[in-house]
Amino acid sequence: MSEAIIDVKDLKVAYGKNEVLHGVSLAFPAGDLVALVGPSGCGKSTFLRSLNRMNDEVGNVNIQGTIKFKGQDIYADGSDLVALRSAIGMVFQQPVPFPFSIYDNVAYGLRVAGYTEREYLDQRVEESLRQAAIWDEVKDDLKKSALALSGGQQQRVCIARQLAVRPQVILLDEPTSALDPISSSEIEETLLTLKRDYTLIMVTHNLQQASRISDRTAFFLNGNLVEYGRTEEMFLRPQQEVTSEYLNGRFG
Ligand SMILES: Nc1ncnc2c1ncn2[C@@H]1O[C@H](COP(=O)(O)OP(=O)(O)OP(=O)(O)O)[C@@H](O)[C@H]1O
Repeated sequence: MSEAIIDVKDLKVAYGKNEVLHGVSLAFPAGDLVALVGPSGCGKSTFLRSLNRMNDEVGNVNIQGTIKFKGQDIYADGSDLVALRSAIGMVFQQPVPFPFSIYDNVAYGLRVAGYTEREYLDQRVEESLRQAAIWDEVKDDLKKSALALSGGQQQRVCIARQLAVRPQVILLDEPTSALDPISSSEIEETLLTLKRDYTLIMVTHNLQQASRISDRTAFFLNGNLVEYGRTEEMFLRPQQEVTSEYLNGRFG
């Protein structure tokens, strides 16, 4: 395995007294697309949100264990949350563009970071929309409201908005489950292109999607990591009986 860009050790997360992750250890190699799968409620989203400290926004959450991003403990005192969330971006299930133009959506994070020079913004907006595979569809209409786009296009604009701030890791929480099959397959194509340059970690309920596009798969059950390995290997020869049952659709 190439060096881990994110290394999680013995992660326990509780909401109040309800512990929902019971000590998960998982290392993510740089440049891989890793799928997190498992039945509803097993803790996949909680795990994903811990990786860029989105759970901090939830009241009453208790997090133990360590998460290192490029060797640094992200929960250490004095850790810079804004920098962390630029380096580890998040794309959600429902595309959530801001009620602005396509251009302003993608430029948003850059402006927040203090960039104002028009030429520079133009260049980064174009680069990000190209990487998100939507430039050709929107290049003549960048002033159009992002809300007027189709669901799949909105999701690609949301991906471009993340890319504009040059993250190293992108977390995706069921990024295609709210989309029609054509838009979903466009997003899958986009993700396959992006994994050349980024580390992608994706929660998905769609096992075919996991087997089509991920390099590694992690199977969660009841707050524990049951099995983690190369996707091909895991789908062909799961080590645990319960993994085999899940992957074959016998529960979940
Ligand atoms: N903000 C919260 N406050 C309290 N409990 C929560 C919160 N978020 C999640 N939980 C609980 O934590 C457990 C794990 O939820 P989580 O959303 O992480 O699972 P999941 O595997 O992503 O589920 P799904 O596939 O349905 O999205 C569930 O029992 C859920 O009810």
